[in-house]
Amino acid sequence: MEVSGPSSPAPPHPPDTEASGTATTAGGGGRDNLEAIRSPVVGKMERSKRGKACSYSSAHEFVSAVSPLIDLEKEAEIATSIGSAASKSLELAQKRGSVLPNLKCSDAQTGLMGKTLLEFQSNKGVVLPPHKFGTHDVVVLKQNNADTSAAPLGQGVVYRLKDSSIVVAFDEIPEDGLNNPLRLEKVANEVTYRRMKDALNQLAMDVQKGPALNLIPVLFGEKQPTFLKQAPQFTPFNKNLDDSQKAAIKKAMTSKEVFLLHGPPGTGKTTTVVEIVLQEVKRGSKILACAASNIAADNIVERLSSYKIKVVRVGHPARLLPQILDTALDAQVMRADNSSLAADIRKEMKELNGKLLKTKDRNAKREIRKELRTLAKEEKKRQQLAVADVIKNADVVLTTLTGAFSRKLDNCSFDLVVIDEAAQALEVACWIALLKGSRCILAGDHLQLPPTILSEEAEKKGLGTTLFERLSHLYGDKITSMLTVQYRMHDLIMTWSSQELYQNKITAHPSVAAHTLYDLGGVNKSSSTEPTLLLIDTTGCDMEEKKDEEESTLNEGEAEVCMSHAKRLVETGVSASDIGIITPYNAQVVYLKILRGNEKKLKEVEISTVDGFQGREKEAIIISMVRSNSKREVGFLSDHRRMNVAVTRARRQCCLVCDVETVSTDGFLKRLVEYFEEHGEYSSASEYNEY
Ligand SMILES: Nc1ncnc2c1ncn2[C@@H]1O[C@H](COP(=O)(O)OP(=O)(O)OP(=O)(O)O)[C@@H](O)[C@H]1O
Repeated sequence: MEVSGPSSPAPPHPPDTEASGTATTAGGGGRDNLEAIRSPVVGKMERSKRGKACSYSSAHEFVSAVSPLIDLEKEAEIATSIGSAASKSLELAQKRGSVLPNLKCSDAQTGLMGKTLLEFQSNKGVVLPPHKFGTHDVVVLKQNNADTSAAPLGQGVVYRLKDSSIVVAFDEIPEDGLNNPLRLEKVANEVTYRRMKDALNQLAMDVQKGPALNLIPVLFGEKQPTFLKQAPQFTPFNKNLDDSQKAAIKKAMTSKEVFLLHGPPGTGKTTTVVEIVLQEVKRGSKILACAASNIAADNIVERLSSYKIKVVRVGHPARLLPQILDTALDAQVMRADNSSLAADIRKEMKELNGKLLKTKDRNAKREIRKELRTLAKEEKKRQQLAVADVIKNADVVLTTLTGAFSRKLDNCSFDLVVIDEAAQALEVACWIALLKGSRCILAGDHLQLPPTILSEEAEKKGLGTTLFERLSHLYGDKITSMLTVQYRMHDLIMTWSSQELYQNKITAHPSVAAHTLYDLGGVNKSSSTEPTLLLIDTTGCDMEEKKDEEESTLNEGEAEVCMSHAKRLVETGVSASDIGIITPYNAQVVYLKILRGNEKKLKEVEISTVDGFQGREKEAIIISMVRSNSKREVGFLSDHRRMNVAVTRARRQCCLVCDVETVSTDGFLKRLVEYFEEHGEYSSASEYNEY
């Protein structure tokens, strides 16, 4: 297979977390979204110990331990959706944000390979009421006055979200009722759970057969991983790769069953994954490449698109980025020969149906029906052949982990399964893909945030332990390579994370090691833009935390200080879209967004939970830590991974806003604050009271 293309890495992917533009919270719903966007109300357990705690000695032991935990998790998700007994009252569901009431259908279009895109706006005002809908959520459409048990007019997938409108992609256009007031309800995505259960059943049966026959015992420690005696030589497509990336690629290509690519923040994990895929295609491997989220799968598709390899993206078109739709399975199937034959057959069937309506003669009717049945069978066969041809001819099939369970991939096997974001995916979700291959490469960082688990009980019993973490404890360096050069952060921002979590092994690439905010075009050097690290202490400033209705914590005074610093940055020339304000608490996100609404200049400042910002970066990051109380409680701030993600989102400046006295009761946070004090600028929040 010949692979060719440019040698420099593609630019990173455009953000999608904030693209939803929801009026209130940062996260979307549904397991699919949860894999990428977490709610911070979970994760109380000391996660770094989980990998050790959860070891399984066989596939059977894993299946019997995890199967009931999937049920618990499903129940927990259903409990948060409209269909549950707990939220039968519409009023409560609205309060929780899982219903958007009183909408009008403002636009209807066809697109996305035959889907109908309906746009809804509020009948009551220009902005949608507060809600927790996210792009890719599964929703149902109902008459506004229908009761909760009423049958929906249709079911679809959220395609686009703005403050003022929501666009939903439906397979079939609802026949009538669109002129009346309507409401949308978010529903639990039960399909995902069914797919995970199916994967477990298959894993239990597959021990004796299937493409993963030799892989399974290695992943459960029953057989040792093996390697090629001689490392293959390769010429990189990407001429900029650093030594740690090249070493990782070599080790990956030497592995015969499993390899872990450990990519700390900004170290080019996806860049390395893309090079591994290209080298493996060149070697003749057929690859299934998956990620926990749609956006990460699309990111790989985009980066592969400039090389001459055959890529097909399997997934619902409403969940794919517009720029990669051309690689979508549905789009490629539509262009296939068998598809045009199927279309001819459908045309013929339409004509026959017309004849059937007009014919009175019973014998003639019988004949037409017989012919229609034959044609229907042929049409289905042609469609299936078209799908099978596209998949058979592809070098790389890309999908999300749960998407790997698509019927369209039934009976397909692959030489290699690559899973990006593996440390953010449930192990059981990984198995959906792994069962289709004989070898696997997992890329991730178990020192950043793991997948969200809604059920506390399932979390305690180990559902959140990722395969990446488990294998990392099982085999360690034997199967792992860590990337050690980072391309995002100023050296001072990186060093805290490297010391605390990566045994001081990370170095900053010279292109970023000393970069500052005032190096950016149009930015002036000032007391706001000069420091790389900035600690704003709210101690003694009368900025106590409080709880909102949903028991999430917020700190209004601290939020004002954050906005005030953002404003100073913008006034010194920093572009608002280069600034991110992140916080562990949902209620603080909501409050910060309200404040942003009052400041035109700050409209483009991105505000999100830390969890929702994983995988993203900004030139300047402001972290609002929120906790400030006389009991000195820090809650889940002390999760090392959450603070690791928070700090390492910043490229040129990281500003920590907190009550130093409260957070210093935790040893880890105390060291963080001391690091900022020692290497950065310290100011009191009282200096920011102009807001
Ligand atoms: N060898 C390299 N030389 C120059 N730039 C690089 C190199 N490797 C990666 N980069 C750049 O570093 C940035 C991060 O790369 P990439 O998106 O692959 O990292 P990642 O580890 O997947 O990121 P994240 O921390 O979000 O998981 C990108 O802008 C990429 O172009």
